[in-house]
Amino acid sequence: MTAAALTSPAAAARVVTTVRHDPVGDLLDLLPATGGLSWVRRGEGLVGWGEAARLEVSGPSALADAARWWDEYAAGLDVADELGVPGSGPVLFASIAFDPLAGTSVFVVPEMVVGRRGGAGWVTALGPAPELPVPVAHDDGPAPRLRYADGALDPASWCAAVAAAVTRIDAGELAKVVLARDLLVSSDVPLDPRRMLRRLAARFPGCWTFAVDGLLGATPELLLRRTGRQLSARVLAGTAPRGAGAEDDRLARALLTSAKDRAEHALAVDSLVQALEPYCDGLDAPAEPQLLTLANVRHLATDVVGTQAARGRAAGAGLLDLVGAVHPTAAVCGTPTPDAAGLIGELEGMDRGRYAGPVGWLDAAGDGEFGLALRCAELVGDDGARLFAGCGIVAGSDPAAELAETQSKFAAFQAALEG
Ligand SMILES: C=C(O[C@H]1C=CC=C(C(=O)O)[C@@H]1O)C(=O)O
Repeated sequence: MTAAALTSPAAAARVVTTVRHDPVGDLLDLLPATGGLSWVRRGEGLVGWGEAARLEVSGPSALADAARWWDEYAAGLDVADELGVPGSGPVLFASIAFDPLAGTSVFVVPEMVVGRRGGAGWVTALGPAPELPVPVAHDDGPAPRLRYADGALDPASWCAAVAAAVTRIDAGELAKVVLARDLLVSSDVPLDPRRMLRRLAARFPGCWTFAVDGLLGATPELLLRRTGRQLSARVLAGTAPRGAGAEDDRLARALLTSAKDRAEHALAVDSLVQALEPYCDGLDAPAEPQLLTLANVRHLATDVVGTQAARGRAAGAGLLDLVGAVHPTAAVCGTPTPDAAGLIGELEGMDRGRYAGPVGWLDAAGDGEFGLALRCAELVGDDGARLFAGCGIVAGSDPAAELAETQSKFAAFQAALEG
């Protein structure tokens, strides 16, 4: 059953105006203390705040319902947009549950959006004459004192779950499953989302720093971008820790030549390609993965590009349809998908919520970007958070090494929390 709760603005507020603003300054510095929305990479992207409209939805038709709701909402707007680029005009921010059937996905139309693309800045707001907001002065103050606690499974139980998954893989039940764990944190002072976002963006400039309805993170993985008929994705799977000096180079070479990591990676690429191909006139996935180097870990990465079909039913698919078709890839679920999803439910012992779900934005023209909500935390009240990290498990996976990988991945958000 689909449960939808939505709010819409009064009809009188339905004028939306985008005006050019150069320079717009640092996007993250514009965010208010709470309720900020973000999709920023290398200083470009979108930030927003205020809620002109909101949809919360779950069930088998959650994404179709959200697409229809956005189309109808956007069609009712009177838009003046002097830029006409992806992300200008009205925008919808979205954070979709890992399992959209069972979990709640959240869609927010902000009252105010500031964007930058190719160096050009703009402001979009409800009403006729948006003004560039004044950057919020920030004084980070002392680092919060944090206490960590195990989430659903303690480390030993999680390692036992990984070992059980390897046994099932060895028995031929499935080829890959992604198992995640959560870590709970509480702070002696209220956590400041803006501080965390600024720190994530500074440490992970090549990642997409996102915030939607209390889910914050910096993800290196682009599930799907749509610009006109051009589609692109960055698939990640296969991870190695960073080391110092020559050891770092050795770890990088070992990752690139690891049969286990390459097999894990290939399953993730195949899952995206197989799901996207029916919607494309052409799709290109290089045979060889690249290395993506982040401050805390290194990944095998493949950039996939395609052109959406110009004719037939596939031509009419919107970005949310495409996101629904490709999610969950084997980067966050496994292969075959139904078996992996079943095993996740059996072994993980937790509700993923919106972790590992699609997160991003779309505009009224149907362009947009969705990442996978990784390296992230869900804020709990004003002084708590739930951090998430997961690993692809394949034949030959070692539970202790996978546990260490989750620790390296947690470190991304921990560095943003700590002083
Ligand atoms: C599921 C996560 O990472 C995925 C993305 C990149 C590399 C992965 C890996 O090597 O296991 C995972 O598939 C996570 O960070 O929580």
